[in-house]
Amino acid sequence: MTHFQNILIVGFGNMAGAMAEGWLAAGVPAATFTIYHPTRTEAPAGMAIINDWPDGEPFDAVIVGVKPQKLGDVADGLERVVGPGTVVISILAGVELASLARRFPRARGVVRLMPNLAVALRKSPNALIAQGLDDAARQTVTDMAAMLGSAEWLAEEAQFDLVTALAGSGPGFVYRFIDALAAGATRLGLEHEQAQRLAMQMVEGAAALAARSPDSPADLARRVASPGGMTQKGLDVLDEDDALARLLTETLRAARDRGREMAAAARDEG
Ligand SMILES: NC(=O)C1=CN([C@@H]2O[C@H](COP(=O)(O)OP(=O)(O)OC[C@H]3O[C@@H](n4cnc5c(N)ncnc54)[C@H](O)[C@@H]3O)[C@@H](O)[C@H]2O)C=CC1
Ligand SMILES: O=C(O)[C@@H]1CCC=N1
Repeated sequence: MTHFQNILIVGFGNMAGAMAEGWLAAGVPAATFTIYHPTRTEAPAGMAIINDWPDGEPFDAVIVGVKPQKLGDVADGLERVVGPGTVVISILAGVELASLARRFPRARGVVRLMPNLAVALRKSPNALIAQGLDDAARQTVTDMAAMLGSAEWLAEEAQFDLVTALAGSGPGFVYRFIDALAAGATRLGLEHEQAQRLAMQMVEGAAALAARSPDSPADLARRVASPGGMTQKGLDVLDEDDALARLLTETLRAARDRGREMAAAARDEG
């Protein structure tokens, strides 16, 4: 698998830090990465850190990992180091390719990559969409995304906010589900920490099993539910009036629509 040789990370926070962790685990050398931060002076072992924008265009890729609302703070400085040999990879929710291309007009191409925090374990689905990317750069981007889990190119950018809600925000929703299971069990009489432990291990095992199984989640659920047994009674509650499916549709809709609002704000900004 190929990777870019000289990567600048602007916004080395939770998400970009987790990506770097995944790439290091995949064998990308730490010396590949330079972090830009206006004041920070410490970087993980082997990585460089800079507090000023360098002269020239020394990077073949830039990961933009600041909060979407902070893009304006770094865009002008960053634009000076993004030349025709630099691929811009943004992980920002709700900032469209057109906004990125306008900010970085000389780039080799602009990419939106939507990961989740499981990149650290190299188990994140990574949605991708790009503009102006040549085949070689596209292959390198695909390889680098695949190192963090999977590379999932989207047919249309219009799908990006929904995919972000599902695959990027998704872990947050799953964590709520785990908490709700534990809280329910606590209300019904289990000791809280034990309930959390059981809920956590159950979800970990169930997800691993589903990921490995050729059967659909619906089939797996049927296999858990013995006829006339306990599981079916519980599933009946989730399924009544499509309660869980409707709740999750609304959850995804709310997250997706926030992405659309953020995209509109980023469009207006610059
Ligand atoms: N947290 C998550 O699960 C996911 C986050 N994202 C995206 O990742 C981006 C970052 O999110 P988090 O990592 O959660 O936030 P964070 O707050 O942990 O990271 C942002 C980083 O940017 C740094 N920063 C702030 N101003 C800067 C400047 N002027 N120059 C350089 N660095 C600067 C901060 O010190 C911080 O380390 C967001 O745009 C978000 O949409 C995408 C997918 C999932
Ligand atoms: O909450 C957010 O906006 C970002 C996008 C996906 C996960 N975190």
